[in-house]
Amino acid sequence: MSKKVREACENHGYFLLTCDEIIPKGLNQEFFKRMEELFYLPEETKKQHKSTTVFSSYDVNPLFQSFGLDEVPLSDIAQTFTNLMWPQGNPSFCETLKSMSLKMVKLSSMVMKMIKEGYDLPQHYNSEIENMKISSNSRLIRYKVPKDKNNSETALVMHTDKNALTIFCENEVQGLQVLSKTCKWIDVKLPQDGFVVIIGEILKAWSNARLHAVPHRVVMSGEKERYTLILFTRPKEEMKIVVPHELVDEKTNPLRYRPFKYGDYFSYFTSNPLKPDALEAFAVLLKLVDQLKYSNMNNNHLPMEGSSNFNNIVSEISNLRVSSPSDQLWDGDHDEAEPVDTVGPSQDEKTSAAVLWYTDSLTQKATLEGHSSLITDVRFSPSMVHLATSSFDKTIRIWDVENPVYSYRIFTGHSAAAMTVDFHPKIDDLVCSCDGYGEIRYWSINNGNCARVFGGGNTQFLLGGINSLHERFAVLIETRSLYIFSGYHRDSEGHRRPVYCVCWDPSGEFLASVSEDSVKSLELWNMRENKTMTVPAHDGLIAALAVSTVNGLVASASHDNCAREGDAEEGGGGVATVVGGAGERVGLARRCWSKEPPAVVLGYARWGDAEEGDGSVAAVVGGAGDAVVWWKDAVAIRSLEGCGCLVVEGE
Ligand SMILES: O=C(O)CCC(=O)C(=O)O
Ligand SMILES: [Fe+2]
Repeated sequence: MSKKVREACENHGYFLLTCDEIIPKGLNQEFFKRMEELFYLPEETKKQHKSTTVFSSYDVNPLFQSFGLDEVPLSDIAQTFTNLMWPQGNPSFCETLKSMSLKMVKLSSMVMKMIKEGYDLPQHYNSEIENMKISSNSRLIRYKVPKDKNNSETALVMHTDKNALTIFCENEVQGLQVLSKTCKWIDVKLPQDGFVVIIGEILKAWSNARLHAVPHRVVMSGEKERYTLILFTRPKEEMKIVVPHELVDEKTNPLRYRPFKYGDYFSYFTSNPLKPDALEAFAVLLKLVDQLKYSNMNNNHLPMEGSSNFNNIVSEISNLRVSSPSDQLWDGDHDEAEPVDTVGPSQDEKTSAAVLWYTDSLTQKATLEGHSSLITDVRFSPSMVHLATSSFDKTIRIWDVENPVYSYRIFTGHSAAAMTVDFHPKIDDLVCSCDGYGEIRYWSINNGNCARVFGGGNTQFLLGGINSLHERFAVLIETRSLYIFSGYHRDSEGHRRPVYCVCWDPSGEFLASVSEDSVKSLELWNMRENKTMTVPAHDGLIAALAVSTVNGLVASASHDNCAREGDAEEGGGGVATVVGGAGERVGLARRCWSKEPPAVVLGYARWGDAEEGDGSVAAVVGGAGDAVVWWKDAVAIRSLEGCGCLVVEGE
């Protein structure tokens, strides 16, 4: 049986379960009757259930409402909650909620043990397995009937669960869909009195990605409301998730997740909406941190003080103030530019800054301060008059290159971290940006507003091999005007990997991309013929790409410490230039091209075009915010310390 559970969790990431011994027949449906009573209470009563902790309040969405409750099985929360909802009392609600939760905890214990047994792991892992599910969050959800009864409606968008193991049941109305490894949506039909068990990202990480955290969503159709009771089991925040060495194999399954604290991952995904692949992005950060530690041992100039605390290290890497969602500066409801930001950050407030440099003297011209979190991208406008920055703080800021003391436009409206920004290649007024949910916004600088919104739930099928189903990260392309999107590669087994970097050739006909598993090769898409080819280029993981507007060459930077240039027109065949030494680190992409030479591309590992157009200058921002500038055949001429993001301007 344990082997079967393991197989199901590895191959599908979920399975169905009935267990009359633990949950007697009829108890689920009994509970859903009580749950209906709860949701039919007046809104003002339900709204009283609020909390400062995430996932622990009454939430109202257009297509569903939900209650989040922490630690129901272990505490008197069920009683306190019942008293709040029904001051006159409702013992049967309270009892069924508590007993259902306890039984679901029991079921998840059983499943976790079976998973451990399925891997034949020694006894001493028992307590670790137990600790991974020691805490819980219960969610009670009511999904509305779709407006148009003849059409189905996605009520809960695709996601993976961020906890260890999820277990839930539904009333008789079906709605759950899981994404198979072959990229098909499958309707999950729960048996009566049955449960569905879903692998969360913590178990995926613990198992070194042997267990599959299956993407899933809820699609509503028909004329009946759907109710679900969900138990998310998870570790305590301080628990360290360490892959058992038995599950690591240097050849077939090398270590993918370095040890991390669950609490660090929890704050990462709640403050950084790189969903649905937060875990993979987090794993990259963990690697980066390790590399920094390693470099620090060998190299004194990195600004590290031997800290082993993850948050400290991340702060140092990205030069950012770690802030909770509530103390950030934007108002996510606005679609408009805010008034000019005349008040700079206070002295003790360490913000993320972009630095404007003179390339000849490598002295700083100005520091662009204002974002309250990590800057993800920076660009010059085509006429070089403006700069745009995007940030994890969800805003886009526009700066005047001549007078960049403060940003004169702050665009708010993204509901997730703004990942990248770009100007229209011909129109200075038009800026577009893309956020962690794949939503693209166009902004007019003159009008100070958001001109158009795309994506964030839309699906567009483009470029053959790229998926049509991945709703939030579908590739969205506006030919000729927009070079921004986030996407996924699909490997031969149909997995998807987040794309680190894409770049276009200046004609807009070729697009090169590298993803998390672009080891040695990059993908080149021929837009006109809708064809893709894999171009071998490196000996290691490719970290970044950039295109030169001057000569049309695409440059790639890799962990093999080389940057190379290939000719897009010829299918990337010939490597024109090889620059050594760059590209040791990978991180969040940051890039900036100035229109005229000297053009510079930035990132943790990026290579750029050329002073005087001869293809010989690259600048690389180190993981700790240092920039190393490579000049003429990779001679490092200067290290620029302490910049969170860097912009080089031609003089
Ligand atoms: O209600 C459901 O069927 C699924 C809910 C879910 O996936 C979640 O809340 O994470
Ligand atoms: Fe879920």
